[in-house]
Amino acid sequence: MALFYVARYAGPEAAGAEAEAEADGRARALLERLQCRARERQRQQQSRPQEPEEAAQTEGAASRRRRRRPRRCKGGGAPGSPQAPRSKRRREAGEEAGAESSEEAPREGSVDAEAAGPPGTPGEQPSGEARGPPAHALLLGGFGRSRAPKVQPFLPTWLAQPSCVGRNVTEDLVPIEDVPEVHPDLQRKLRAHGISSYFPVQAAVIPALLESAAQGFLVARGGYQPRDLCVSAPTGSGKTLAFVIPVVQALLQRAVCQVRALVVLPTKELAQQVSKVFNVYTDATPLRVALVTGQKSLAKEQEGLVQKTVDGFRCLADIVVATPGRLVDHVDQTPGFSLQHLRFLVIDEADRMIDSMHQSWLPRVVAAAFPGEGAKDPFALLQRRQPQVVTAASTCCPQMPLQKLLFSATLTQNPEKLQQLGLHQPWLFSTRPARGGPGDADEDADSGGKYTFPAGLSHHYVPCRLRAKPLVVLHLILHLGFSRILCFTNSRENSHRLFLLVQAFGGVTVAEFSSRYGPGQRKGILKQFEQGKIQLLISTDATARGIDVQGVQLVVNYDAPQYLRTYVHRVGRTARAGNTGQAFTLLLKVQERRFLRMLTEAGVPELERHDTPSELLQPLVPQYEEALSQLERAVKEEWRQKAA
Ligand SMILES: Nc1ncnc2c1ncn2[C@@H]1O[C@H](COP(=O)(O)OP(=O)(O)OP(=O)(O)O)[C@@H](O)[C@H]1O
Repeated sequence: MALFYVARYAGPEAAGAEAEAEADGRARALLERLQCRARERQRQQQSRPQEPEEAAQTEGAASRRRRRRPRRCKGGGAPGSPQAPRSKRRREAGEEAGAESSEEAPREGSVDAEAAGPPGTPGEQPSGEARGPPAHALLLGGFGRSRAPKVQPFLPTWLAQPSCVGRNVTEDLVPIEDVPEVHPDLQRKLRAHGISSYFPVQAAVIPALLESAAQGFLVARGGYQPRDLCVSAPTGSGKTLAFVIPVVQALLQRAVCQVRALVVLPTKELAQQVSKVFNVYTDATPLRVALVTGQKSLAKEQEGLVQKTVDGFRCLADIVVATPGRLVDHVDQTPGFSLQHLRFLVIDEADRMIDSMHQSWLPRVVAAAFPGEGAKDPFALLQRRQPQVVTAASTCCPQMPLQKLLFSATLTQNPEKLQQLGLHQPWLFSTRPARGGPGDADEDADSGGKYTFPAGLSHHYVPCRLRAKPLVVLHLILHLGFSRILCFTNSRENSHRLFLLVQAFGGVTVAEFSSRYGPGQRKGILKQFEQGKIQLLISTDATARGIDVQGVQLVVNYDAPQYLRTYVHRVGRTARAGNTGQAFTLLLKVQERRFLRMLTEAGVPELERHDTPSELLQPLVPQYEEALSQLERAVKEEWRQKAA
């Protein structure tokens, strides 16, 4: 029963419309099942006269139940209480289930009436009779059809009031020379790669990180551990360089090669991309970068990480870029692979990495970084301890901290999720403005939405029927005439079929990207797309996050994304680094309302409707029908080969 509404912050992700609809549907199904069962039982009892013995047994069981059950309400009459007549209890069972959905109107005799009922003796009133509230009773109401109030997140101050970062990468630029903390060699490298100014997120994060690493590999003066950093900035806003530059600079002063920076990313392709950036900025320095993703055999990767010597092992990598699964393999199986000198743990695409926490890769990494803490000699010269309260004793020995750095375009605001990372005095940099403080009344109104999008990105949607989707995509591609287009579907099967169809239609150089292909093939496909040899890449969400291909002008969502975060990352493959780009989403009639609401909540500034009248599609139809029959033949042939 919904006498009390327990407000619990389930996180911004859970507040989505899909969660609402799902919960509603589940509650309805449950209610129907309960009502059906109750009717069935009633029918059985009516048709079967009770034997006196059986009746006594039932009564005995009922009285036992009564004795066991704690008395909930003085005077009885509470819904579901043993004192209430049996038929009434059955009715209430259904009502309670209905009330779970909290947005349903109370039915007759439901919680409103029960709550208003007089605290009289049980069974005083016939079950079907309506009871009016006595004049002295306090009537608890407001459980009508009104929606449950939106639970406002109660955020810790560091989440509610972040350090603000400019969101426009074309306007809030900071010239390289205005950040003198960056090493001159690195400044030269930046210029050599065409970078003359820092993007806002870089201008904010680089100095902060360099300052926290100013004491070398030991903790800052006074024994204070550096704060962990969380960075939330739009796609394509240069988050990679925001950690690459300070990490490389901090490690430049190292004397002995040890794994001091570990970057963890969700996919092989992303890890490869980030290791490339590290290679650029560590080039001509003694620092070594190792890529650990499972693309090579374990033994081959081990050769790049450690070398056996006469007196043990020698580390061969200062910076390790890894996917979580393979990283754990090396922690477990590579002799001599040590994280005891780890200074920086970078978690890129942090919200996605939090989702993969069930693999418990983080506790394994932390355990490897702080081995045998309890058994350590308290007077050892250099200590490694997890952050703790600063005392005179804890500051007497130099400490080597482990600083966590989180980056994402859709960093979660859910403190429960972030808690899993064990952050130490976290410091958030965000393009979302600070809120009025914990419990701010109008969360989305002042910030414009959940996420920020690149300024140069324009959003469109195309209403269409299911059958017409491929034709509409072909029309868009041919009509808009862009030379680099990324098209997303929701499954690899859809990607494959659309690829075969577009290929059969002709006129476009097309490729597909999904788990149908091995890592080597996928790498080749991305390279061709980057080189402009492929005009249209049809992909699953494997390329939705982080992938940085220059010059993508158009993103098409052939299948509408189910989640807001997916949309943010997919469309973020265009309009990167201050460029412009367009995103088109094909929507079926049934998807329109929910999708538009989702984007409004997301803070999409303007969403343009783009109609494709049949006169525009008509000229493509003969060629399209020919392509369809070719697709049919190709699919049959594939089935035949699979069956053979
Ligand atoms: N200061 C800069 N000036 C010009 N270009 C830059 C600058 N910083 C980064 N870039 C370029 O911007 C592009 C996007 O950068 P990056 O991949 O780091 O974005 P991101 O914020 O990590 O995006 P995502 O959230 O999608 O992963 C890259 O091609 C990068 O080379």
